[in-house]
Amino acid sequence: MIGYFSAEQIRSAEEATGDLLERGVLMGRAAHAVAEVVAAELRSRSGGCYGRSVGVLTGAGDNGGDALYAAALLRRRGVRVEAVLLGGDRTHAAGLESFRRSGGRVVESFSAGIDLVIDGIVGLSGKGSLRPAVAALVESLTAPIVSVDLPSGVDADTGQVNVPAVRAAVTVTFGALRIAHVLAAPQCGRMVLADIGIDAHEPTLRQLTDAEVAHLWPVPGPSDDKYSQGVVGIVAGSARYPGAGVLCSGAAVAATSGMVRYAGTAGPQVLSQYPEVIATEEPEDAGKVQAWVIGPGAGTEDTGVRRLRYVLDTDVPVLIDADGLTLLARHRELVVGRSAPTLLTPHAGEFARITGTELGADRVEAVRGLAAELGVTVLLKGRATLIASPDGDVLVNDAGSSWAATAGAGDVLSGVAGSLLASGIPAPLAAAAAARVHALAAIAASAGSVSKTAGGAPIGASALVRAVSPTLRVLLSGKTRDDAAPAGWEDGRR
Ligand SMILES: NC(=O)C1=CN([C@@H]2O[C@H](COP(=O)(O)OP(=O)(O)OC[C@H]3O[C@@H](n4cnc5c(N)ncnc54)[C@H](OP(=O)(O)O)[C@@H]3O)[C@@H](O)[C@H]2O)[C@@H](O)CC1
Ligand SMILES: [K+]
Repeated sequence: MIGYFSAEQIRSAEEATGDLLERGVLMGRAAHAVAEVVAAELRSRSGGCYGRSVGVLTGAGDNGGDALYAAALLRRRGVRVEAVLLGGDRTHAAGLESFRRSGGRVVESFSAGIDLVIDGIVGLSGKGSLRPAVAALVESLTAPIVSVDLPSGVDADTGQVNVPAVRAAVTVTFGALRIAHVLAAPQCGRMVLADIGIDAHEPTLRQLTDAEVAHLWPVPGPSDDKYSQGVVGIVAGSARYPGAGVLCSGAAVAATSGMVRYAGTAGPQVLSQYPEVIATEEPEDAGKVQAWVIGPGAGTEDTGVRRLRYVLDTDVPVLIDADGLTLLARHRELVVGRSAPTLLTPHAGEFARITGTELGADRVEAVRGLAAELGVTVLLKGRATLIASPDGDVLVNDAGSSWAATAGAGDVLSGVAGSLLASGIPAPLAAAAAARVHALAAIAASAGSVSKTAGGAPIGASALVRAVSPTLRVLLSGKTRDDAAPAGWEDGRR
């Protein structure tokens, strides 16, 4: 598990070190880490440190102190350093003294030809948009930026990017990752986590590692057959939108070795692509399933409500997506008090439809609130996908690319997650594992190869379905008996 912590949790962890904090040891360690990263960046970008020039932007807090101490350390390597003190006479006094003593210059604006900028404007205590003069300066920067702790202008706890915010090439943080590092990952650039001797526990957000996803992914054992691995029923697609049924069913076929049943009017189209699917028109006639997926392209007419009511009346896990969520927004009572898990997979618009209010800056609180209110698991789609359990636990997955922002990609996610639900994996873990594989498949499909990590060209959702199996092949090749299982999942298994 990778953990992400709130600003308050980080401060408590820092306070727990007592003496170290008082003596400025933590700040010294933080400054060393920043200086190391800046030196490495200068070497890789400009061929060395000596004679290169670095600009430092400081605010009125300790974030600026870190930056000034780091700049003083860089002077010892022959780096020319100059600082613009945006915090005026509230600039970190000891940091500034160290900076001046080292030979650093305080300037009104940076000289031409700066190789790199250190962003020490605000860190953990930054709130709201950058003040206008600071914002104008940030907008004018062209050199690569190394941010101290957080890119200034990004909220530590919500990841909200208050435009204009710093867009960092690298962000160096200390002790533990902050929530913003995953919710605003593109703004942070490459992340460096430096150990400064603090210990944070019980993160606010957790992300499954690839090894953990591999560990929980179902693979057939010697005594398994098509039924024992879970049968998923897909109620998706319609005469008007047959493609949603095809994509969702195809993804479910690719994700596990269990069986896929299809119920709806797009049966012929589904079967023409995936003859292994068993198709009927109505879920009542589909036969036994261990989980239902309902909604993608399924329509919002009365038949849709009847089908939704039917699947929610069963005692198996149900994933509701797309049109199913539109219907649910009108009939929220249908999910309350179910004996089996329910998983909702809205995007921001569908989320607003269900709650009746626009999604605000605090996505974590919003998704947690809806999960608790309805007693369901909620997966909120986005570049960083959030998954909240009814008990308040929140998992996250940073997609690492935006190639999956394409029509039909949501149908693919539903199919993958549904097949994991059918295999007996608890809803939050099924959702998180599906989101991870979906994201990796998007990168692989875009790059044209699972062995490449950087994306290449735009993709359609059909390419995403085709990439599921090759992605799993790579992911599962690293699967060993020793991979750590995510806490609690073994117990929850059917
Ligand atoms: N504690 C430790 O041991 C360690 C802490 N460490 C470091 O300390 C950092 C936290 O330091 P911090 O708490 O002093 O606050 P920080 O983030 O520098 O900014 C506060 C100032 O910014 C201002 N300001 C706020 N919003 C603004 C805006 N939008 N636009 C412009 N200005 C804005 C606000 O001004 P005010 O509102 O008061 O006018 C306030 O004065 C942390 O991120 C890490 O780098 C490391 O050394 C490791 C050890
Ligand atoms: K910063």
